[in-house]
Amino acid sequence: MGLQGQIIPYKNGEKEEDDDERAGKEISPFPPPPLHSKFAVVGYALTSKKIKSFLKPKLEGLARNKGILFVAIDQNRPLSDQGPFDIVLHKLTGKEWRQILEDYRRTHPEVTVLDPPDAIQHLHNRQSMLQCVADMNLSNSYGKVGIPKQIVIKKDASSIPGAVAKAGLMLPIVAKPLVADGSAKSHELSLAYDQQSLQKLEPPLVLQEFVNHGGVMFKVYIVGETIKVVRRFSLPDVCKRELSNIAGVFRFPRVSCAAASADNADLDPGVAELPPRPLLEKLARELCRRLGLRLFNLDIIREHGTRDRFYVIDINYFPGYGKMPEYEHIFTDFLLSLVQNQYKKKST
Ligand SMILES: O=P(O)(O)O[C@H]1[C@H](O)[C@@H](OP(=O)(O)O)[C@H](OP(=O)(O)O)[C@@H](OP(=O)(O)O)[C@H]1O
Ligand SMILES: Nc1ncnc2c1ncn2[C@@H]1O[C@H](COP(=O)(O)OP(=O)(O)O)[C@@H](O)[C@H]1O
Ligand SMILES: [Mg+2]
Ligand SMILES: [Mg+2]
Repeated sequence: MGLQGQIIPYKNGEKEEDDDERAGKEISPFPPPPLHSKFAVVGYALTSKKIKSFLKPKLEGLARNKGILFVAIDQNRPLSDQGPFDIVLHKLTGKEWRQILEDYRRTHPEVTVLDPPDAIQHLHNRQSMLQCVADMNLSNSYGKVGIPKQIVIKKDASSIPGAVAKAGLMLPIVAKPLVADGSAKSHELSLAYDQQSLQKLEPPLVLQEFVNHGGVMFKVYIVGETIKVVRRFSLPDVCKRELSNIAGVFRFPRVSCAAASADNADLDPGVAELPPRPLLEKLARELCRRLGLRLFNLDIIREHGTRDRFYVIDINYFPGYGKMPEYEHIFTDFLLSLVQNQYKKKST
């Protein structure tokens, strides 16, 4: 079983006594375990971009203080020859890596894989990504959460105007690549102001009704059971006069990235007010369960003119946590909770 059997869970950096110590300070006849055996080991397989933005010295230092070590996985060696790990944290694409991880999960059921590849795959398609939210049909005293009306166009751009008319999609329409795999191409979005122009688009696509939301969106970061909300600038509203005067399809840039923070902007309170926390907590909890994921964020907009009508427009796996306030504490506490749950399972 390797280190897992010897892991002594740390609570906020303090070593908890194990049974032997509790039983009256018996001195073990064996030499003290090597340092690393007192640590939980997190093997990580991330791109260099993600390592740079996420695995910063402050995170590693805080993790070490809490008894957690990050160890890079060598993608050129068999995963089973490495470790042993308590947790495998990853964000790599490709069928080969998914297969390696699925095989590893079968032979190492005691290791927590963050997150299962097939669950992540669910978010790589902009139709299946939002289906869970649509199925949930979340509505309570705090508000209602849905998804904008949308259709999928797999091929044949010439069929788009007819399909849009048949589905009753209202203009303007946001056109998004069906595949959302983190590639630059998957972020190439367009806004269409008339139906005929839609024929210029390149399927496969999701065509989603544009919802006016006051030019501000909410990025809801989820790390296990913890959520953190930030405001980002977004596309501006489209008024009816504008819609009647403009025709065509226009590509737009990544308007809501980290540089577009709206947290300190002087905004209309009706637009800037964060969605009710109890609503977000219920949404996040339900999505964790339905998607089988613990590390993702939600892009949420409030329909302009309403107080509590919200739409989820995007879900990202393992997003830019490095830009989430207090992410080092939140993330290391989350990893610690996983290790302590593993320890409790082994002790029962
Ligand atoms: O798809 P959208 O909604 O744009 O969400 C993106 C993706 O999650 C990006 O990850 P990826 O490029 O892997 O898809 C992430 O970049 P990083 O993970 O590099 O930070 C962005 O972080 P922010 O730039 O903080 O928004 C986040 O906004
Ligand atoms: N249905 C929509 N209504 C209004 N604005 C939208 C809609 N869909 C996307 N947007 C705008 O486009 C931006 C990017 O869309 P998103 O679906 O999050 O794609 P990406 O995965 O590239 O971030 C959003 O942050 C928002 O500003
Ligand atoms: Mg987004
Ligand atoms: Mg996205």
